[in-house]
Amino acid sequence: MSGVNINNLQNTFQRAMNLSGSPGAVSTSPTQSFMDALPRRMSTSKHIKTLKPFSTGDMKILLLENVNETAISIFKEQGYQVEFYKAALPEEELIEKIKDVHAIGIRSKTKLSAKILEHANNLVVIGCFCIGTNQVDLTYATQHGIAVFNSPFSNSRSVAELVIAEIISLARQLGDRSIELHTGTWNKVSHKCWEVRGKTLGIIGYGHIGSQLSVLAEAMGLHVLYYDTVTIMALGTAKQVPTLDELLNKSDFVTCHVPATPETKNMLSAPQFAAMKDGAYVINASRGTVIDIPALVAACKCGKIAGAALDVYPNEPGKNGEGVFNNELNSWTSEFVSLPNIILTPHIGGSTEEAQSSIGVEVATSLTKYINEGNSVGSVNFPEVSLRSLDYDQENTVRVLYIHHNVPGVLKTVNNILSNHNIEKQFSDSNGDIAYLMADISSVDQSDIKDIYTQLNQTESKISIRLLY
Ligand SMILES: NC(=O)C1=CN([C@@H]2O[C@H](COP(=O)(O)OP(=O)(O)OC[C@H]3O[C@@H](n4cnc5c(N)ncnc54)[C@H](O)[C@@H]3O)[C@@H](O)[C@H]2O)C=CC1
Ligand SMILES: O=C(O)C(=O)COP(=O)(O)O
Repeated sequence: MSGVNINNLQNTFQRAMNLSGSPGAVSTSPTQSFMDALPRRMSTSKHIKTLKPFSTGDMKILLLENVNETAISIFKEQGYQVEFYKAALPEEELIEKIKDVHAIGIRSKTKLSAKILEHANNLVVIGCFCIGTNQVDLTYATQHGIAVFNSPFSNSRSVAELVIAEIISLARQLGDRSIELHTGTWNKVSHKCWEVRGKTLGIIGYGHIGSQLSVLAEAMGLHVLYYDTVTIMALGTAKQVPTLDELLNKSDFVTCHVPATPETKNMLSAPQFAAMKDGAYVINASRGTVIDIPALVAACKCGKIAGAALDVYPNEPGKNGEGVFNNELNSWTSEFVSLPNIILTPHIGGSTEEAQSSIGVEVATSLTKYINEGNSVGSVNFPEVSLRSLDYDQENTVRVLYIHHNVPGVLKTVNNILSNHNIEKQFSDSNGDIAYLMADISSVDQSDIKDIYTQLNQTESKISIRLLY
């Protein structure tokens, strides 16, 4: 065995930008046989030698929730088979559709629970064309060797700008004035309408969105306080406060920018509303679970809270249209909409042309690089592993992608299997219970490939294997 090079972390972050390299792919879930996993058609790509029988044309991608056209064109350029839907699919239909796809692209509505994912026989990768990944059972995906990617900040600016609009709209009761005039009532008032200059904005969660909002808010003359579970450098003259209560006591506007987690569920409920200043405003463009909406309704009804803007809800519909917002599931709706100064938007925080097109490019690029090269840099659940692009023009070279349980002795076992060939380069990294090994081997005959696969498939620690060539 020669040329073994287990790279360290630093020198693996080079990301080959050439997306046109189109390797064939063999993939299996742990229950599939090698032959089951073989795509059937001969390759037509100029990047694949005729002895290489697989084609990117065999890759099937299911795109839901109106994923941006930039993504569709990247996938089509690769020759993948793309099935596209504007809305989320009902559970039964999703279970049917997910059975034979290799990749799926979703946004915030599609729940990829274990119940759904257990039907995904060929799934290699999930693309969340959004920031949040709470809709995916990440534990199940990881344990089954399915990589998950998202777009960590392509829509942050759009959300921050929406919140700025809401701060002013609430302070000036814009929603109510507009509705009144739409229905023929002229109501010119200044009572309890305020400038935002000099007021205090309390940001819960000072991540990508919260910190971007902080900068915009300060530019309008707001003072910014923020609360976060980790210590984060303040931008501008914003100040981190040590407790949520302190933020609530001191803020005129309170806005939530935390992920949906067990800890953030009902983070703002009756005691937190009680702790706020009289006449404060509440904004939530994070996730519907973060605010206890019935408690918010009660706080608005008694005048403690002077107005609220919600973009997200515990039960959101999977498609657009009249009557799809299920009032039975959202029992608070009728009471809430009759209150003054309540702005309700249909989860549009990240819905701008700019955000959607850049998310489309970013996530589609990540998926393509993972499918074609095994590059997992940026994955939310996988160790980040990459090697420089495989030279598909070089005869008899195979890239081995081996996802396995993170237990001792795996490298030795795998390298024993690969040792009859020349290991050109190799990289391995782990993340909790799983690890990912990538190796380029040369001097591999077509007849060796099945043998390598069979041997790797018999290793105890294997979760899933792909051979690219
Ligand atoms: N309305 C919309 O269309 C959109 C909504 N979102 C939601 O906004 C959320 C935040 O997005 P980013 O700012 O990009 O996330 P991020 O991960 O950059 O920041 C989240 C911040 O919340 C903090 N945090 C987590 N748990 C906390 C807790 N219990 N208490 C206090 N702080 C806590 C984290 O330390 C982190 O600093 C996303 O998870 C997503 O659910 C994101 C994009 C669009
Ligand atoms: O990016 C996020 O997490 C969002 O909430 C945006 O979701 P969407 O893509 O609009 O379904």
